[in-house]
Amino acid sequence: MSDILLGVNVDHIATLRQARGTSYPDPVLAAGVAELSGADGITIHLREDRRHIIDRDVAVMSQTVQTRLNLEMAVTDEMVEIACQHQPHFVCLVPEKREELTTEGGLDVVTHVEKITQAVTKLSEAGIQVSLFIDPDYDQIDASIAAGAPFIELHTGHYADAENEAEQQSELKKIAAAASYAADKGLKVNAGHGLHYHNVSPIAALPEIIELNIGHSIIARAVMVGMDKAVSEMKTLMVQARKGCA
Ligand SMILES: CC(=O)[C@@H](O)[C@H](O)COP(=O)(O)O
Ligand SMILES: NCC(=O)COP(=O)(O)O
Repeated sequence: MSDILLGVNVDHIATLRQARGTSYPDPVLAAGVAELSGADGITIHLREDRRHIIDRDVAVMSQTVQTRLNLEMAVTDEMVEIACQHQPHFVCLVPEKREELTTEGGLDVVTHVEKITQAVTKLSEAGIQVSLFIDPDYDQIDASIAAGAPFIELHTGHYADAENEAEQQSELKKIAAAASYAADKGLKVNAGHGLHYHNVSPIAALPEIIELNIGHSIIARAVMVGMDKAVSEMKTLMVQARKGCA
């Protein structure tokens, strides 16, 4: 069975920095510590409103990240140009609304397949591997294939936000079925959003999942125990789950 990879999202290091407009804490430094602590990749979300990650962070991390840099961004000409300029290893196209507190759902690839295909084509031609952040939905998976994306990232937010065990199990079954359906069709499958130390194991145990992108819960734990411990504990949980030890 293949290893499960951890992409650490350092957006909320930048949230703390932007709260006061200081130069610290620096997400660049946090990314380095995360990589030294077992992260297999670094994820940053350059939002249109720059509420946390800013253009400087993308420029610097495109030079300093030693594993793989995954740039999350909306499907806009501005963001496509920024990605082509800085050449991250991956781009993950995500839906974005200025008024949202955090990402609320997956990209509607079915409705916007032409626009998304254009972005996937331009990014791929620039040598960037593209992932589409989608809900665990067969139509969205088929549309992602039509758009030419080699990767998808299944949105685990509804699983994470489930109000009871029955709802969480239902959402887990949707994710498991979607991961299997997508992998059978040749897509590479990642997952993320809202995962934490008490809900990550069932997702990490899904054999088709290549990488989990996790941010908020790791940064929140890092505030208490340090970035190195927060990252290594999450990675250990994921590896144990994948091996069936959880
Ligand atoms: C797409 C996704 O689920 C996250 O990676 C995204 O970064 C969430 O947005 P915030 O980091 O602004 O909460
Ligand atoms: N794409 C998911 C991600 O990068 C991190 O999401 P979260 O763990 O901060 O909810």
